[in-house]
Amino acid sequence: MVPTDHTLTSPTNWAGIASNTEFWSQLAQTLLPGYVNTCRWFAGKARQQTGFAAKTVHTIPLPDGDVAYLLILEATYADGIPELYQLPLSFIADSIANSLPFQLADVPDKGRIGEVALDHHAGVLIDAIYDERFRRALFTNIYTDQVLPQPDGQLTFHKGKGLEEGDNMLSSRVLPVDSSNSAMVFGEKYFMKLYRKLFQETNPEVDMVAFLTDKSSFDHIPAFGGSIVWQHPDAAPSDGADITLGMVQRMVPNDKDSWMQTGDYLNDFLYAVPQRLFAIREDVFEKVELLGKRTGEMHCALYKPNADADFAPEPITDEYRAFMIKRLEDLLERRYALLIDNYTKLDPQAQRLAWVFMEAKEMIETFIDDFRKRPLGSLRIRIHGDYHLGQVLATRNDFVIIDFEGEPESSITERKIKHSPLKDVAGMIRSYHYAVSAKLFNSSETDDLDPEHLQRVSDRWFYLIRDTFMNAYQDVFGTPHPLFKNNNELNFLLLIYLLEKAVYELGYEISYRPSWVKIPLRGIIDVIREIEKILLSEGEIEADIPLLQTGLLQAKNL
Ligand SMILES: Nc1ncnc2c1ncn2[C@@H]1O[C@H](COP(=O)(O)OP(=O)(O)O)[C@@H](O)[C@H]1O
Ligand SMILES: O=P(O)(O)O[C@H]1O[C@H](CO)[C@@H](O[C@H]2O[C@H](CO)[C@@H](O)[C@H](O)[C@H]2O)[C@H](O)[C@H]1O
Repeated sequence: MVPTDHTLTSPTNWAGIASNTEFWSQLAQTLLPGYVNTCRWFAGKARQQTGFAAKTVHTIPLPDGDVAYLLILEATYADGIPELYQLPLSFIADSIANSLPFQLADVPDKGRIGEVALDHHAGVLIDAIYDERFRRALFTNIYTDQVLPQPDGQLTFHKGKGLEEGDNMLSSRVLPVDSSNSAMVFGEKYFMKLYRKLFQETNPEVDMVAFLTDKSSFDHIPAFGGSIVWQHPDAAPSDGADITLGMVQRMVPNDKDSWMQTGDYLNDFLYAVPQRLFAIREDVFEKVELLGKRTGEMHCALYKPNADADFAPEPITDEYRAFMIKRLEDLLERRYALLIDNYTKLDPQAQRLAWVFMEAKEMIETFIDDFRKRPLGSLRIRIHGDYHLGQVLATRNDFVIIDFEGEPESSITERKIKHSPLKDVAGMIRSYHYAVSAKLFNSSETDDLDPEHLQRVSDRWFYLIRDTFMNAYQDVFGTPHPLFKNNNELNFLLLIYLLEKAVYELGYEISYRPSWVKIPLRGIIDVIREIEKILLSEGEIEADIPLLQTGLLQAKNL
């Protein structure tokens, strides 16, 4: 089998190709590297790749007798551990293209992998999510609790409580969102997520959604409809042998997510700014309060003193402090290096903000060091982990929280670590800061306004909204509560997580949206100002530690 420029060929037909290792090896070396690097879900684009290999191939029979395959693809890198990705494949031979229940022409370019000729049949290899037969097969297998034995273990399809009787023949479509995973919709009633990057364990999202559905009455998440799991033959149960490949939830009818909804509210605010009006409608506060309340309720539902070890609350131990300090130090080191490498690409304003951040290095270190020794009696629980406005769907009068998978950069072990729920709170507070900053600083309506004035207006909106969210959140718990020992601890922990999040975001923006770098930089500086206040009030700053150059900030219109 010799691949030509455009076509990968094999004498084996599609139905028998699963065991043709040479075909998979050729595919992984020829068509896939180029294709995978165009996919939004592939997280290795910025790393130095050393190759791809077909790790295993699972067979999924299709309703018409044809088959699709779930290819488990390994990506290796010059540095760091390899990653596993899931790539579902369908072969559409030219001869069958007209008899399919979908139009090949409707498969978008991002779903077309390349031309293949198998057993003298020419055709195209596509990502099987665009093949209606494959979507139906997945859904039916879940609906009927199928187990499909495979040469490398078995695929177990599990039907969850959220699937209703009589819903086994629903039409389906691919949801046109470009994100880290793939989403499909069935009968506009169920949402199926196919995970792309795989972990050698149950995906934290399935853990979290199953816990909230089964062990709590919190119903502001979509009900759990089932999962697809690859069970390895050779791993001991303690190795976490189950690899989650997909999950079904109830589809939430929604107009938009809360990021878009907040953006709409901010439009009214933005249009008033040039007229020197400070205008926030009452219903904006009501929405923010409601989100604070739902967030508090989610954390109450996750706080179960009698839960088993995976979910039981834990104290802030020395081990946890060491983990967080290392994470913060690593993040800071990597971000300072990124800023230095990219400094000349930043615009002058971003460069000045970057300087302020760099000059505050010592103060930040003093603050982090405080985390090592400060007595802390608050508890930690499993949390959402990547909580921001884009993770909250806005229904007509309420909110539904989605995407419990954790931060894309973190390892699976890190994603399951228990934190103070204030880490989620910090995520949402940062998100409000993002929303107002993006709106005010990236809109033509404010082009002629004095940046200093704009910053003051933006800060005012942010502080009001932040406090509204926080008050509603804290009201859910009442005080004292084991999750928050007292207000001092709450403020301290919140600042730690705000710092962590803003520093994380700085890296995210440099890599993905360089023109937004100023937003997390402003966020970091905002946090540094708060840190400075705490350190000053506690006499922690000594004369030789430079204070934040707030004068510099004023003078340079940041
Ligand atoms: N249960 C659901 N009902 C309706 N839409 C959903 C549901 N879950 C997710 N979505 C939509 O799909 C998008 C991607 O989902 P998300 O869980 O954030 O995936 P990813 O893990 O790829 O980031 C969301 O932004 C939202 O628009
Ligand atoms: O893809 P995910 O949703 O898991 O999260 C990643 O992408 C987010 C951007 O889509 C990023 O969020 C940052 O930008 C948001 C606005 O687009 C803002 O609301 C968030 O506060 C901000 O963190 C997120 O950090 C990243 O992990």
